[in-house]
Amino acid sequence: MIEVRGLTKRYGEVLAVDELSFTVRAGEVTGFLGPNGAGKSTTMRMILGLDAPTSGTATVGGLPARAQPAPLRAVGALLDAGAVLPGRSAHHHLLALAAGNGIPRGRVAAVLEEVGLTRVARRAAGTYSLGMKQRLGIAAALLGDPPVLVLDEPLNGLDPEGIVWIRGLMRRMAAEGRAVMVSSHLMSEVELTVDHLVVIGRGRLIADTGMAEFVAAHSRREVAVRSPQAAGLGPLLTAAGARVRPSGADGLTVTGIGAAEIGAVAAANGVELHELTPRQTSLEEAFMELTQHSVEYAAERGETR
Ligand SMILES: Nc1ncnc2c1ncn2[C@@H]1O[C@H](COP(=O)(O)OP(=O)(O)OP(=O)(O)O)[C@@H](O)[C@H]1O
Repeated sequence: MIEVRGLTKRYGEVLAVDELSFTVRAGEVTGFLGPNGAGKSTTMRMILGLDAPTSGTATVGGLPARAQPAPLRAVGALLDAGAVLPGRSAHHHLLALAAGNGIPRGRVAAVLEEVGLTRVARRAAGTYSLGMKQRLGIAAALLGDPPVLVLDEPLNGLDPEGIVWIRGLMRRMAAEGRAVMVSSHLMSEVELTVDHLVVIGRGRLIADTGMAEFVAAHSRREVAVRSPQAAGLGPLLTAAGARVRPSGADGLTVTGIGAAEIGAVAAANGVELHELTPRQTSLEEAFMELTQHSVEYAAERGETR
């Protein structure tokens, strides 16, 4: 379990992380979301003990990362998948990590197998594709068989197969009872994978919620309607209990009643329809609405520099 309490980081004028408090629970994948520059990496680095907080605390299993007697056994991390000596093979990279952390050599073969790199384990890591480097980074994170995993943007730059693989791995790790924290700046990357969401903007907590609750609160059903008589149809739908927004010259966006009901109202009034499309608003839109203010702030801040 990761516990973050009142965590704050200031870099000179920039308040990168501002009084953040949240918990990453065992047995769950927690998505850590925020627009670029929101403070995700800084928060993760403090959780991992790579940066010191200005104030507040971050603990893993009850202890700050720097106080862990065996850090790699307490928490596995993927920060920058490119950070491997290019001349060193995956096998030797992992062996060196294991030796430096008192981890049995046998774990090396086990994690290479887990991430599917066994066949190329003797090749220099500099020749690996981004997806293979990402797998090697994950292998290093898993080496100490830690109960907590912290993954910073693990899907960045991966092809669809790599994305599916990492999503499956995160689910598997949570099912084994581990606490998994994964950052992203895209809701669509994590919405199918995470159990819990922590959203930040400008270093501050914006939302801390179960994924199911977030979906229930933010996914709206709406129907796109097009008709040459849109102007006349609007009030008829409103009278039937719908909320109606105009959309272009001959379009309406309708919520509150379904496509069948809209069709019935149109037919009963002799209104010709050219389109009647039910659709679900995306969670990406909800996420963007939620973080809009912090993005605008970031843009303004950039302009005045
Ligand atoms: N070492 C540093 N020195 C000064 N400012 C920093 C440093 N590290 C981060 N910052 C600033 O802190 C803020 C948060 O950055 P951070 O990298 O944590 O955000 P992020 O959410 O991870 O963004 P991204 O999605 O772009 O990686 C930004 O304004 C950034 O410029």
